[in-house]
Amino acid sequence: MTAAFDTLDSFRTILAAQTVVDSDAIAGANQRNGQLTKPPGALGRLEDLAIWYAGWRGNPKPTLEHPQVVIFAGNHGVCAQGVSAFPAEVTAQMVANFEHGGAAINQLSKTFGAKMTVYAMALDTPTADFTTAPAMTEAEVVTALQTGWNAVDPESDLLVAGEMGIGNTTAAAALACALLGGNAADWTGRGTGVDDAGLARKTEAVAKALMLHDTSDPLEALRCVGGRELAGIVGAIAAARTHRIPVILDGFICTSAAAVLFKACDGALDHTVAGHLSAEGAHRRLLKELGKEPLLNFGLRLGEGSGAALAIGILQAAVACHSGMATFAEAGVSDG
Ligand SMILES: O=C(O)c1ccc[n+]([C@@H]2O[C@H](COP(=O)([O-])O)[C@@H](O)[C@H]2O)c1
Ligand SMILES: Cc1cc2nc[nH]c2cc1C
Repeated sequence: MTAAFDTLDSFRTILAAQTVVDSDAIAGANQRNGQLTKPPGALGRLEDLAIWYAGWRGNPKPTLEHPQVVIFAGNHGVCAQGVSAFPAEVTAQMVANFEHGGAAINQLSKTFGAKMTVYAMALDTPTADFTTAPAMTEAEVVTALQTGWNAVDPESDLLVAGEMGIGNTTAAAALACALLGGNAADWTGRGTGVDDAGLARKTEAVAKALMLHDTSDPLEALRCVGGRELAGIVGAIAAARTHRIPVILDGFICTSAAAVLFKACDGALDHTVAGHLSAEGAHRRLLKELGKEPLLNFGLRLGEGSGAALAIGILQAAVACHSGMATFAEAGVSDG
């Protein structure tokens, strides 16, 4: 669906008019859950997940058959500061790998029956180095938000928004720090595996960015210290909300992007769950700030939507049990 905004202000207007959860579907799903052939609460968090999913789909007995994975890729001017263990050309090389089916996310998408699409976002034009200038102009960040918005298939019934971008853990750390406070060291980690000197350069770059830019407005923070792929994720999560498509969040970079919406509008992440806890140090703190309990903790720190894609299976299982199980009456089982 074509994005109905062309400025940050018109995007703010859309966010303010966000779709709300269907309370009738929640009530119906709760009632059904209480009748299924199991002791009350015996499916634990799977029950909460299924009821949450039913509420956002607007259906007390939903199906989950069309998951979608979208990967946004961007390059970062801040790489000039020596903040990554890998060279910037890896971003484009990995996009080619995604397109040829060779990355982890291709295998995970296939495993869970998800349609996967990749968006290379102006890879030959990295964002500006945000230690000296805003990462993006308003036109650039709006274009990236629109790409994210338009990437969401209204016919899908679950969204995973992943990213690829050498240097983007520095952008994500700066964004998290701008949105949620604390100091640069609280949010800066080793990303793809920088050594101690690299970590010091990263922390310095984040601290410098926060001194330079006015990041008091969340979307301005995204423009000044974010990146195109982070903005793509913001646009996609917002679009999913309008189509009643639940979202599984991925790791540190995805969650940092999601935090823009969290700060921009009350309840803007209510249609999302945290797929996993990344091994990137500050992810735990970030999820805590957003009030999200991760579904999995597998030590992943890959990005590209991988942790969220792995959690598709959990949600599929939750919905299958909720909508497929017999009730006590249907199965002729005596209830307690
Ligand atoms: O998802 C995560 O939590 C995560 C943690 C560390 C690294 N990554 C991935 O690694 C890349 C960024 O790392 P870096 O060191 O270049 O900033 C980027 O492509 C991310 O997808 C992803
Ligand atoms: C090889 C490689 C693959 C990735 N996938 C997501 N981020 C990545 C970073 C690197 C370096």
